[in-house]
Amino acid sequence: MADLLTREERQEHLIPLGEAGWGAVPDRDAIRKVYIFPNFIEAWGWMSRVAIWCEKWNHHPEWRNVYRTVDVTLATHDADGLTSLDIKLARKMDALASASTAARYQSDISEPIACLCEPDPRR
Ligand SMILES: C[C@H](O)[C@H](O)[C@H]1CNC2=NC(N)=NC(=O)C2=N1
Repeated sequence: MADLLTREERQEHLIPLGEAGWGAVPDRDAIRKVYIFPNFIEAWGWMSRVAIWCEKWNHHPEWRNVYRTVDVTLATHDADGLTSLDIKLARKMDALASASTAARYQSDISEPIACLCEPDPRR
């Protein structure tokens, strides 16, 4: 099972994802991004391409599709938090979105990702 990201790994990997539109999920050790595609078929096509990688890596998102938006949350359920698998999948999602469509993202949906980079007092 993958280990939770260390503080150093969070500083190194989460900050760049924050600059790409990922944010923190309130009260969870998880990241979130809301993609906006030109239309439903582009959104669905992107989800299909992502799904192939999810199966290959045995790591799956929590996502909701409404028309041309896909609201994505990533965390590793077995570890109850963020691991390297979530970083890898987030990067793949962004690569597939930028490569295939004029995807945009909503920027006002989450807390700043930096709040996931400090040790969690609850742990
Ligand atoms: C048995 C367990 O469900 C599998 O190993 C995989 C499936 N996909 C998964 N996806 C995510 N996000 N977290 C997991 O812990 C996870 N586990």
